Amino acid sequence: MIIRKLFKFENAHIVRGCSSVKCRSSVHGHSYKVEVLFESNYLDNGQMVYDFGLMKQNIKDLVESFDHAITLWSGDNPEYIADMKKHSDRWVELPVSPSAEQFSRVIFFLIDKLFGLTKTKNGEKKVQLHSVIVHETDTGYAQAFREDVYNQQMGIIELEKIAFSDAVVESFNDTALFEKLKDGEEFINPESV
Ligand SMILES: Nc1nc2c(c(=O)[nH]1)N=C([C@H](O)[C@H](O)COP(=O)(O)OP(=O)(O)OP(=O)(O)O)CN2
Repeated sequence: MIIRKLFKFENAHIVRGCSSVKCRSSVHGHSYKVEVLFESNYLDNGQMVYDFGLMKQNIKDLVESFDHAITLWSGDNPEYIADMKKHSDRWVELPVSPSAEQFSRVIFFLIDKLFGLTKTKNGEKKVQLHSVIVHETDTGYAQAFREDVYNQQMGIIELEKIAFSDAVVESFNDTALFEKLKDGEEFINPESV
């Protein structure tokens, strides 16, 4: 069975090298919708694959790190990157360009790392992240599956190569969230949410 939780964020970007002129040459924004899909053949003590309420903590914070932020590609022009960081408190820097495709890969990667370190407490069994869908507009979306995320041909994603601005980190409920993720610390689910 597959379950799905929807998140939303507003984000600005520029996508170098794409065919769409407006997209590659002007900073612009989208109201993103992100679908996070989990799967399991088992149900927990509440007869759920995974309680939606549990997704409204660290998973939500990671997805919403992009909210009201500009997303920068570390391969972009260094002057552009420096200027954007100077004029925007909230930014995220990625090792890949912020296309819908790469957003879906990066968000899958972050949630997958977190989930791999999470100890569940309510009888959840064999729950796996199935895919992440990123809707950039009402008409266009990208869906990343596990094989896309760990596919080096699409660009290597590593936690050490992702950077969140101080303002983003300060907006996490647990301001140490990303550091803990990088250190491989265990996350224990609360008994109640
Ligand atoms: N495969 C992808 N194609 C495009 C992406 C992308 O991330 N992946 N991104 C863009 C631009 O960011 C652009 O702003 C969105 O393009 P488009 O879908 O053409 O947007 P419109 O609102 O103009 O689309 P309508 O179909 O007219 O609603 C471009 N391509």
